[in-house]
Amino acid sequence: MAPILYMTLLSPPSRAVLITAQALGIELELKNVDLAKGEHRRPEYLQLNPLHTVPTLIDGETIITDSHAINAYLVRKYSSDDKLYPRDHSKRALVDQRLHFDTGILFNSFRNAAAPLFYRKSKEVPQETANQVVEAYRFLEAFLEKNKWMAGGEVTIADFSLAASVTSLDVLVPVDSLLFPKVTAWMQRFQELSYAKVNEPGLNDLKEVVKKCMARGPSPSLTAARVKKIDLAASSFDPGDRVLWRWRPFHGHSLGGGQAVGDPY
Ligand SMILES: N[C@@H](CCC(=O)N[C@@H](CS)C(=O)NCC(=O)O)C(=O)O
Repeated sequence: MAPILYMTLLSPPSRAVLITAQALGIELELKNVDLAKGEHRRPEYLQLNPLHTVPTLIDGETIITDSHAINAYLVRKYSSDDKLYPRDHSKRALVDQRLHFDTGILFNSFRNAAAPLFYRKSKEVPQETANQVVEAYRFLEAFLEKNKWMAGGEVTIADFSLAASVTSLDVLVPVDSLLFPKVTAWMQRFQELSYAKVNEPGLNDLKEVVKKCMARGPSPSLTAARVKKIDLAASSFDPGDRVLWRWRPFHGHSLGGGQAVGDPY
């Protein structure tokens, strides 16, 4: 039976897993999780993943709730060689370092940059957040100083996670090719990999969503009426008001309906 992947196409970590599966030629059963409907907070999903994040992989008895861990597992279990996640201790340490960088800094900066547009009616990424993103690009440029790929001379799962994050971040804070020529060339190299095409539908959806957010009329993040609704003492902030857009349904399985909840990030 094919491993099951709970995911949504707009999500960079979900797309990183799709890239890995595609690179390995593994078939996955995809189940769409509609974050805007709160499907990730439904009891049946929380049983699988108490962190209420996508992606989640189920492979028989094994449940994995982080894209980086999923990718490492898929290579170890399903690949005939270790190229994408080397067994060599030093090489693996470098790949792991990049994966942790994605979790702690790069993908995190995507969350920070996307949240004001998606959930706070902002038309743009706040300058301070954009600066943090540019700082993250600077680190990536340094990673590529001596290497063609993010963790050495060969493509690894580190490239998949970082590329899923950077191509998404690029929609919000474009990568300046003059400031970051190595990152630009690496993105180009990544996009030329045949299996990387699986990143594109979700990325195109993201571009559409961001375009709509940036095009909307000025709207203060907290109107007077809105402020009145926040009862700080009771912490009764209604997150439903923050849902500004809907994740587009994926042509796959879905967990079904659910109540809208707020910022999925
Ligand atoms: N470190 C996690 C991050 C996953 C993550 O934060 N996914 C977002 C979507 S891109 C999510 O599920 N957000 C919903 C939530 O946090 O409630 C991974 O790599 O899988």
